[in-house]
Amino acid sequence: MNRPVPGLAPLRHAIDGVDDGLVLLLAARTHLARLVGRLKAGAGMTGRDAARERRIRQRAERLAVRLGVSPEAASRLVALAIAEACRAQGLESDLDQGAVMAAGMIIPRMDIHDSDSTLKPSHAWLRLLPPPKRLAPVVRLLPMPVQQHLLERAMARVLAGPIREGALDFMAGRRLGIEVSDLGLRWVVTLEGGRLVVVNAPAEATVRGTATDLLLLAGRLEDADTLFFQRRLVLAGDVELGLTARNLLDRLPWETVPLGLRIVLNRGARLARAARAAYHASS
Ligand SMILES: C=C(O[C@@H]1C=C(C(=O)O)C=C[C@H]1O)C(=O)O
Repeated sequence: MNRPVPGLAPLRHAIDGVDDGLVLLLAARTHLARLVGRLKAGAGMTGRDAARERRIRQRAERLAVRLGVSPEAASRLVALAIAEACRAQGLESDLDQGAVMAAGMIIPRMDIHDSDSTLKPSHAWLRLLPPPKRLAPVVRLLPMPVQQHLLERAMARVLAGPIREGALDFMAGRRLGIEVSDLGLRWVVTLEGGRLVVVNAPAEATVRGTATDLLLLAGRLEDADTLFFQRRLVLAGDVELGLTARNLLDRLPWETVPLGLRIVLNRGARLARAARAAYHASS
């Protein structure tokens, strides 16, 4: 038998009270959402409002940072509340992967990619493509200066518009790490003289993801919000810098990327996604 720990019972009682409060607040929020649902239906508005939902999650994240709790936890918490609000309004709520994961029903990675129709029998040959982690030793053979040059050129192309508009000014003198987990590659970038350059210094914050997920992001087949939410992209280090970078990724003006490059990225990302699905299906 455990001996009673002095002070434990009243603290646990207080936690029970907070939990009751959470459920009460959920009920109040759901009630308000139902009222909003009626107003929207009366005005002929249908469906979910992704932009509003994103703003709600970002607000919760900012508040969490100020309060010293995990912004991810806060984001998941409001995503759950939103999913419940949508269910109460008779809107689709099962698309909300983040909320479903937060509820503990982790969706196997395959389901996410299976819904993609790119994996047809005619694509069975894709199985023969090696997964990125098998390519890692080959990619690492590229000397660092060559890797740096390629990355700097790619960033200059993709981000030319946002850099011109000053959207990356927050990166001046800040060091952001980019880590391709399955390739074992890692770079630290900063903004210097209006250009993103790779530097040899420790990162203040790092964005980490697999080669395929980063390509899906760059090719616009997945949005940053979804990838972060499903923890396929992960932030580490300085939270404010990381969140600013994440919000930028979310709002990248894709239309400023040259059309040819957009097509290449899009095709490459589709191929990588189909190859991953084929690889998973065969293993
Ligand atoms: C309640 C609304 O409907 C949905 C639910 C939301 C919520 O729970 O906060 C936000 C946006 C909509 O997808 C709304 O439009 O405000």
